[in-house]
Amino acid sequence: MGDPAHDSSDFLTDKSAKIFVAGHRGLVGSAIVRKLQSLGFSNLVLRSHSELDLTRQFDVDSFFAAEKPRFVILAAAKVGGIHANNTYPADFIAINLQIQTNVIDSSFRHGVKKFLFLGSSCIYPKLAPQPIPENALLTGPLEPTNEWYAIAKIAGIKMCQAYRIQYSWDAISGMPTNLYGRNDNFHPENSHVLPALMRRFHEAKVNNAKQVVVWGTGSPLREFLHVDDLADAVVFSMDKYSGLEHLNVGSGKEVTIKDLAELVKEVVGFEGDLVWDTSKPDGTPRKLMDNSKLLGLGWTPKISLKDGLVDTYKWSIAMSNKTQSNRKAQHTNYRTGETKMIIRNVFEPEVTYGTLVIHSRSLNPQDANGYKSSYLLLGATLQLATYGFSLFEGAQLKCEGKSPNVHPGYRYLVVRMKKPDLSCSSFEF
Ligand SMILES: NC(=O)C1=CN([C@@H]2O[C@H](COP(=O)(O)OP(=O)(O)OC[C@H]3O[C@@H](n4cnc5c(N)ncnc54)[C@H](OP(=O)(O)O)[C@@H]3O)[C@@H](O)[C@H]2O)C=CC1
Ligand SMILES: C[C@H]1O[C@H](OP(=O)(O)OP(=O)(O)OC[C@H]2O[C@@H](n3cnc4c(=O)[nH]c(N)nc43)[C@H](O)[C@@H]2O)[C@@H](O)[C@@H](O)C1=O
Repeated sequence: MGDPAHDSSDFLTDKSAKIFVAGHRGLVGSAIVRKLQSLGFSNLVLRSHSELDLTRQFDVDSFFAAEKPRFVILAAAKVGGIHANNTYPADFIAINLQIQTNVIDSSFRHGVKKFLFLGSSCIYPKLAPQPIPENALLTGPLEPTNEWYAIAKIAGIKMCQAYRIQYSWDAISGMPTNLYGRNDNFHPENSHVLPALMRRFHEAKVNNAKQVVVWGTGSPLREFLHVDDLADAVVFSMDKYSGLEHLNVGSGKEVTIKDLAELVKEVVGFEGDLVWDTSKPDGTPRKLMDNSKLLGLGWTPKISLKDGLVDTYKWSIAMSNKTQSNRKAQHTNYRTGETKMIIRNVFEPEVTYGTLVIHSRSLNPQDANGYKSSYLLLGATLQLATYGFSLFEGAQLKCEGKSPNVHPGYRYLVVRMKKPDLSCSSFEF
């Protein structure tokens, strides 16, 4: 297990090796799963947040004892843009420290052969030299809007290094630049700049609005990488890299937020004006990463920002259309007593937590409490998962008795959901 690290693992040779991709429903995790599946990997272990809460040490350790994966890629984390980082510092430091500590330690103790941790470019000092080399870590003060998240990510890198030094365990870390693509978070306030702007421009276009508000001054520079390129780099690193130092993963190209906003406006087809809300923070002035170490190993990014944005916008529109057709289907089914679904539209408003009411014939009051009910409701929960819902952390499904306002014989339960759409107050099947 040398350093500097041209060691090759057998990652790509055995396509039946068991791989746990943590966070497989997120932007990054879903892209990694797509990449692994396209390469023929057939033994992926996947657990949604509601199936396995990675902040719970006992549950995480029991999962590893039972599954014993050979490889682990950690793409589960509390993630958000500048506003979310600035507003929920406790969540960003505590949840990330908990998830990564549990997953790293259990992976090591249950014999995982190789482990990959994902950090972020925000680990570097606010005024780091540009492009930022890996060895700029811990050489200066962090950007205040995301220092809590950055401290957790730095701890993750250091934990991987410590386990490598003490136990010769093959844990590596990748530091991606700002990412975007399919399955991104389109929340109006808590998301990153790209999905936020794509949504805002789209809504403005649909509503014939004259202006769109963009945060900050427009002068900060950011480097963007399409998430499919990131997934490619993750698989490449699992195969080709085994070293103590983390690896920067970036496109090598930067753009001002002003030029980015103009590009998103063009891709979406909004024809009005931009208005800058300078009461919102700019964050780090510039964070272009030096990606020469990874490029030197033989990896290259392939997707241009324009192509990536066009694909992401097409995907989000397809998701919206799917929502519309499901809404029609839902009405027909409702009258026949079959399935009724309301699913989230990526461009509709969301709330962080909300209540979802599920009506069903198959609810059994005897098995009303706890997660047992979620197995009874397997069909429903799977469908919910498909459309991006997840159970509120620690939520107990409760059978509430006879459904008051739907069909005779139906029962309903009230579930607190994470990220439901505001319009999603009812789900029937
Ligand atoms: N997006 C970006 O621009 C960048 C991301 N990264 C890193 O990439 C990684 C993935 O980020 P990204 O895909 O964008 O984030 P997302 O928010 O899209 O996905 C995060 C995933 O983690 C899961 N998760 C969160 N909390 C828990 C928990 N307690 N237990 C189990 N699962 C949980 C989420 O599940 P659920 O949705 O059900 O809560 C979701 O599947 C992170 O480490 C992030 O730091 C690095 C640089 C930039
Ligand atoms: C990946 C990285 O992501 C976060 O850092 P960030 O790079 O600052 O990410 P951001 O995408 O939120 O903002 C980029 C820039 O864009 C501007 N901006 C304009 N208008 C909107 C807007 O509408 N939403 C957002 N979010 N930003 C906007 C915004 O003011 C800023 O100048 C970290 O907290 C941390 O999580 C991290 O590691």
